[in-house]
Amino acid sequence: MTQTLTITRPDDWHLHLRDGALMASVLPHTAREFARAIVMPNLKPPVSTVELAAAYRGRILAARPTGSDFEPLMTLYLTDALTPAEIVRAKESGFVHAVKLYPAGATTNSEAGVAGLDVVMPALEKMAELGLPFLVHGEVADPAVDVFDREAAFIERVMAPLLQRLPTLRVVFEHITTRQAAEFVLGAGDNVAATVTPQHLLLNRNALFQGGIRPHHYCLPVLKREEHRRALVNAVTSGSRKFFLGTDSAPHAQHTKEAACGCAGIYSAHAALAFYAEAFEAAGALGRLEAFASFNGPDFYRLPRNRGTVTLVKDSWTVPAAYPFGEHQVVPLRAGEALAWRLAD
Ligand SMILES: NC(=O)N[C@@H](CC(=O)O)C(=O)O
Ligand SMILES: [Zn+2]
Ligand SMILES: [Zn+2]
Repeated sequence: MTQTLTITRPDDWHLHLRDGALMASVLPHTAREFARAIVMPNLKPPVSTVELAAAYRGRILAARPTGSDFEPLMTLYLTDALTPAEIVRAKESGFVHAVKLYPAGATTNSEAGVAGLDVVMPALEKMAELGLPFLVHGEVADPAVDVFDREAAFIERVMAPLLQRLPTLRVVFEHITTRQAAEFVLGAGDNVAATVTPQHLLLNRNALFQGGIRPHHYCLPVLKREEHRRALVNAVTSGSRKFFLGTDSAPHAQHTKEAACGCAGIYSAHAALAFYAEAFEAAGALGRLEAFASFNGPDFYRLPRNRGTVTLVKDSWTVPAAYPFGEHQVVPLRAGEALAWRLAD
C-alpha cells in the first residue's frame, strides 16, 4: 500500500514571486500547493507603498493559472520614508498583511532597506498599535561580523532591544537558521513567531561544499552547522504554534547563480511540501506537519484557516535539472535527484 498524507490546504508564509515573465514561470508551482502566500516586496524598485502593493497584487492575480484561486498576501518593504499614515492605509487596505525589514546590505535587493530602526520608529509604533505584523530578515549587515554569526548578532543588537521598546509589536523572525533564533522565539511572547525554510531543515553548511562549491545551496541567511539544523527540526516538530511554513523560495536565473559572484536564493516552490514532508518524516513527526503548514501561520496572522485538503503520496520521482524562468532557467533544489514524496494530482 502506498503511504499517503492528507492535510488541510497549506499556505506559504514567505515567498519571492519576482515579477513579469519570471513570475509567470514560477507562480504555477506555488499555486498548485498553496492556497495563499505572503509575497515578499524586494522587487526593483521595492514595493514600498500600498499603491505599489495594489499594482503588484493585480499583476499576480492576472498571472494565475486558469481556475486557480491562489491568494497573494501583500507586504510593504520598509524604507526610511514609510510613514505612520501609510501604515494606517496598509491596515485598511485589507490586502497588505505585513511590513518587511531588510537591513540595508543584508540580502538580495536590500539596498533600499534601512540602516537602523530609529528613523522608522513612528511607523513601527503604529504597527504595534494596529497589530500589523513586522517581518524581519534577521541578520546584521555589519561586515565585521562573521557571516555565520550574523543572525545571532541580530538578536542581541536589534531584535531584543526592539521588543523591549515595543513589547506588543507582532514580529515574524523570517527564515530562522540557528539554535539561538529558535530559542529566542520559543522564549518570547505570543507576539513573536518564525518561519522555517525546507533547506534549513534538510541541509547543513557542508552542503555548500559537497565535492565542490555548490551555488544552488547558497541562500541568506547562509546554511549553518548541523547543531543548528537539528535545533530547527526540534523547534518545528515540538508542537509549538510559533513556527510555520515559509519556503523563502527565491528563484534566480541559472547564470546569475553559477557565476563568479553568485546570487543568494534557493528555488524550492516546485516541491515545497515534499521537502517539508521529508524533514518531518525523518524526525518521526509527520503528524505535526499539518499544524506547521496549515494552522500556525493563519492563526498568527489572524486569518481563517483554509478549507479543503491536499494529499501527499510517498511515491519517488526525479526533480528536473531545470525549469523555465522567463527567457532563462532556474535550477531547483534537488535538481536531477529523487524525492520520496509528491503531491497527488
Ligand atoms: N533568501 C535569499 O537568499 N534570497 C532572497 C532574499 C531573502 O529572503 O533574504 C531573494 O530575494 O533572492
Ligand atoms: Zn531574507
Ligand atoms: Zn526571502
